Parts: sequence; C-alpha cells; structure tokens
Amino acid sequence: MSERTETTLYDAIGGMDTLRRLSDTFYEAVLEDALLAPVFANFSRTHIEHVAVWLAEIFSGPARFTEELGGHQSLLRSHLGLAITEEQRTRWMELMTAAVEKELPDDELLRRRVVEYFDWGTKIARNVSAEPVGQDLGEPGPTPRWGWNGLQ
Ligand code: HEM
Repeated sequence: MSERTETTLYDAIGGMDTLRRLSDTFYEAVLEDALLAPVFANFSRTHIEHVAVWLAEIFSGPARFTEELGGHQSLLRSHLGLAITEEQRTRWMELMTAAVEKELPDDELLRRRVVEYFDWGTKIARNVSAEPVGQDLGEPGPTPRWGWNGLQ
C-alpha cells in the first residue's frame, strides 16, 4: 500500500475547514440557480454545516453525523418527498463539481474520488426523494465510508 492510501480522504481533503468551504461555495451557487433554488425553499445556514459534518464522516473523518445528527437514517429521511428529477440531480452534480475544482487540493485522484462519491450519493438521494414524507425506510445500516477505492 502506498503512503498516500494510508491517509484518509478526509485528511487529504484538508479536514473540516475545506469541507465547510466546499459546502458554502456549493450552496451559494445552488441558491442562485433557477432549477435548484426552489428545491431548497426551506434552506438555512445550518444546512451548510450539516452537509460538511456528513461529508467528514463519509470520508473517514469524525463520525459526528452519526453521534449528533441522527446518522444514515436521518440523512435519507431529509430527502423524502423532494421528488428530485434527473435534470436537478445533473445540475446538482455540475455545481458540486465546480465547487470541488475551486475548493479541494489540486490532486486529480482525490477530486475524482470525491466527485464519484457525489455521483453515487445523488442517485440514492434522487431514489429516496421519490418516496413520500414519513415513509418507513427500515434500518439502512451505518453511514457508508468512501475511500481511495470508492465504497468501502
Ligand atoms: C451526495 C449527495 C447529497 C448529500 C451528501 C446530501 C446531504 C444532505 C444533508 C446532510 C441534508 C440534511 C441537512 C440538515 O440537516 O440541515 C440534506 C437535506 C436536503 N437535501 Fe441533500 N444531499 C445530497 C443530494 C441532494 C440532491 C441531489 C438534492 C436535490 C437536487 C438534495 C436536496 C436536499 C434538500 C432540499 C434538503 C432539505 C434541506 C432543508 O434542510 O430544508 N440533496 N442533504
């Protein structure tokens, strides 16, 4: 194993500071986007922080989303009833890819793995969003981890 893959994606990204900047830059663009802004009608600043906390855990940083914010089940439930279209998912990916290019270290493999996570995760969000608010999702299992080789 190379030295590099012994580092978590979280550390390679630059930890919470970079994830907060990523989330902030992304939502600034989302709220100016005619296709996505209406989906985020109930947006608040805490959303930016919660997304950064989720991403920290996904990329093997501190597990605070599980410990403090309801974990995987709660993340999935946040998307119930949103009826996200494929067009909206694609726009979300475009804006997030631009935010990754602006905020993450200039490391091609790191950026590629992070964008691959978002591609995977947005498909799950879109699928869950087709279910009505209050839908019983069962026990989805622990928060996933995404590393140098993708889903762990
Ligand atoms: C990997 C992909 C995604 C991640 C990691 C993610 C993450 C999150 C998190 C952590 C929350 C809870 C925020 C909170 O507690 O305040 C949330 C809520 C939400 N997400 Fe996502 N999301 C993803 C994909 C999407 C997509 C594709 C859309 C729509 C195009 C979307 C729309 C929303 C909306 C509307 C909420 C509720 C916002 C509110 O608090 O009013 N998400 N998401």
